Parts: sequence; C-alpha cells; structure tokens
Amino acid sequence: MIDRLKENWDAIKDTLKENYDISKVSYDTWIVPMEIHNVDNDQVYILADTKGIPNILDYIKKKYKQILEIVIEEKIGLHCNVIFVTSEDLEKRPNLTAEASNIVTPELNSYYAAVMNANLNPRYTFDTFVVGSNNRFAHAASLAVAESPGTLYNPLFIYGGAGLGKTHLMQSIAHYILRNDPSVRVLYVTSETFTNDLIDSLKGKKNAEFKEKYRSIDVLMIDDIQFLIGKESTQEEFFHTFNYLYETGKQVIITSDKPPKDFTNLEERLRSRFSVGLPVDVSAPDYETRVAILHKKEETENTKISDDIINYIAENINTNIRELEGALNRITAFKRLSNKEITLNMAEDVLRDIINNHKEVTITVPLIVEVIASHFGFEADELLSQKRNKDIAYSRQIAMYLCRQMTDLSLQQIGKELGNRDHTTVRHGIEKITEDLKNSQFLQDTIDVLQKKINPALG
Ligand SMILES: Nc1ncnc2c1ncn2[C@@H]1O[C@H](COP(=O)(O)OP(=O)(O)OP(=O)(O)O)[C@@H](O)[C@H]1O
Repeated sequence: MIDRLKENWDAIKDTLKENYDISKVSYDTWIVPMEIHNVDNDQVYILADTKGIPNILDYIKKKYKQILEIVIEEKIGLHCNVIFVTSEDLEKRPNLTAEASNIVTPELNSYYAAVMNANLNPRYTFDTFVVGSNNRFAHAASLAVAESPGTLYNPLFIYGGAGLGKTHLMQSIAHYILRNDPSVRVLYVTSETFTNDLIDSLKGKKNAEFKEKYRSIDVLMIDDIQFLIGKESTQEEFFHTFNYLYETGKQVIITSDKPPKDFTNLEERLRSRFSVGLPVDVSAPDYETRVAILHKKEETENTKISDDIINYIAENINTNIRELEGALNRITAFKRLSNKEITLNMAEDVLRDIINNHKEVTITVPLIVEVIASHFGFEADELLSQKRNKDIAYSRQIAMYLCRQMTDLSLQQIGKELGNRDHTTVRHGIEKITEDLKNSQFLQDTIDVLQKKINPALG
C-alpha cells in the first residue's frame, strides 16, 4: 500500500490544490514539503515540516487531516487515518506508531489561523529578521507601525532593490500585530493578486465582493506596487481603496523597488498620498550583516556550516540576500545528500556557478554605455558626447533609462557618468523612454535584449 500511496502522492497534492480552498502560500508552506513516512494497515503516517514553529502540528492536523483522508480514499481507495509526525518526533522515537501529541493553546491556534488568512509566510517575523546598518531605520519604523497600526506612519512605504528584505519586513509587522491580537483583519497581497482580483471582479460583476475583501480590513499590505503603476483602472481602484482605508484610520503598508518620488508616471494624486506617510529604504547589507543573516538562517534551519564557508559566502555575495540564502541552501543540501562535513574547497566547487554569475553582474554605467553603443553601432564616446544627432540622442536616453533600472545610482550620478549631464536632462530622458514604452512593443523588445546583454544572468 505504501508504494501505491507514494506513486500517487503528487497527484494527491495536486487534487488538494485544485479542489480545496488552500491559498498558494499555505499550499507551498505546508503541503508541498509533506512526505509519506509509513503506512501501517489503515494508519498513514505523514512527515510534516513544522518550519521550527513550536506547536504548529496541531494546527496542520486541524486544517489538513480530514481533506487528506478524503483525497487518499478517492485516489487509491484506502479508507485511512492520517497521522502527522515531525522529523524531531522521529529522531526521538524512530519506531513511532502513535500520533505525536502537541498541545496548542487557543490563543496560538487563533494566531496561526490569522496568519494563514492574511496570506503570510510563517518565517517572515521580526525574530528572524537581522538588523544592520542597511535596514536599521526601516526596521525601527516597521516596529513602530506594528505597535500602533493606523496611527503613526500611514502609509509606511518600504523601498529598495530586489531580495533585500522588503517583504520579510512588511510581513513581520503583520505577525507582530496578529500575535498581539489575532482578531485584527490583516491582508497581504502582491500587486499582481490585487490586479487579478480586480479583473475577476470586473469580469464577474463582483464589485461588491472585491470591495468587501479590500475595504473590510484593518491592515492592507501591498507588495511590489511598481507592477501596478501604469495599469490605469487598477491604479484608479487602488487609489479609492487606499483613500477609503486611510480615511477610516486603517494602516496601509506598501513595498516598491523605488521611492514614491521616482515614479515618473505615477499619478500625481497617488504620489502625493504616498508622500503623506513615511518612505523608508532597505539597501544592500554590509559584510557583518551578511554573516549575521547566514548565522540566523543556520539557526532557524537547525544546521551548522563551518565559519570559513559562511565567511566565503558573505564575502562573495554582496548585493542580494535571496542569493545569499540560496548559496547557504545549496551547501546545506549538499551536506545532507553527501552525509559528510563540507570543506571550504568543496564549498567553492559547489558554489562556483553562483559566485561566478554573481561576479559577472556588477553593472556599471560604462558597461551599459558599452553595450548600447555596440548594439546601435556607435562608439561609446559618441554616447557620452554632446552630439545631438537624433539616433545618438535617443540611444543616450535609453542609456539613462537602463542606468536607472539596472543600477542604484541617483539621477545626479547617472548624469555625471553619462558625459556630465544635468539631473533634469536625465529625468527627462527616462520619462521619454517610459512614455514611449507604453506604445511600442518594439522598444520593449529592444530594452529586453539590451538588459540581457548587460546582465546575462537575466537570460
Ligand atoms: N535582514 C534580514 N534578515 C534575515 N533574512 C533576510 C533579511 N533580509 C532579507 N532576508 C531574507 O532574504 C530573502 C529575500 O527577502 P524578501 O523577499 O523580503 O526581499 P524583497 O526585498 O521583498 O525582494 P523582491 O523585491 O525581489 O520581492 C527572504 O528569504 C528573507 O527572509
């Protein structure tokens, strides 16, 4: 029977995803890591990943036991009793045959339920967030908002480059609020979900449902707002949702890859709304913070990697925390699979492609200029010169646009490096390309090709 169950395990998970109302984050967090541990007559032992969260097993049981039993019966005809176990249970009692007992208080239970309803990643809490010089201010502001939502900084606008902890910080606020009071209605969505919900509501004439979902809450968190900008009807609806929540004293938290003032085609009224609150930035962590993040990750994953490997990773991956974690994950997986201690030489081998890729993607203005000039058949010097020839001038504006997109430089710095131009000229160039992109697929394709040439890792 265990073989049949194993063969059908993926199909069982797919059915759960398709036929039961499980959010993507819950599915990815709880269902995906589940494995069959054992089958004893009609007792099915399932190994669940508790992510190190104490007492969560009871919650998993309440939520998924019954539906798993139904789907297992449907798929392989086994009328069974599902029992969840954890790897810690198995370490302590390898021949475990009785259900692991976990006591969960009603308060904890309501908190876990609220975390699920709000769409939160259980890992993204203040406890697991490392504070360094790159995020100290953003962290302090987030904590202040968590302590008194809707009163201090509204909206809180967290901005910064990819993989630097914006989502983690934003969700930490939600966890903190819910831990204190699980009845607070918190909702985390990406801009994409917001847009899709709006489109569905327009198609199905379910505007009332949409409004109910987005206006009946106390804390709304919208991730990566830059993807919403420029989509006019979505932007319009967001404006109304935002106003409604703001005027009724509810907290809004937004993340973005850039500050409000840099949204060139963000409607003026939205930009001024955002400016009422507090914009805080997160930047790339320094070496000490990178080491601390890696140690924190070791601690939460309950693994131990030698310090020279941790230092090696921290020295070589310095711009993106997601990549930093990816490197550590790779070492951990390698250690688990090979079942032996990893030396620095082995780690260098295992991480060679990540670290080399990482080295290749140091993007500078001269690199961007070089790529654009050779793509359009000019000399790099011509792009930096004062020549006003139409093609050169347009390529220069593309360079301004890509420098803004692909580096962290300010308008002033870009202007300086692009032949000592004024920042207003740079802003104008970026606005021109942004505007043209709205109507030209050809320009969009050109920009895509150039970006991949500048940063092959994007290919
Ligand atoms: N200060 C930190 N301490 C611990 N982990 C961190 C920290 N900052 C980021 N991380 C981890 O790095 C990963 C990426 O972070 P996150 O998804 O929050 O980045 P982001 O800024 O929202 O990225 P993107 O803009 O690409 O969505 C996550 O796994 C997160 O837990």
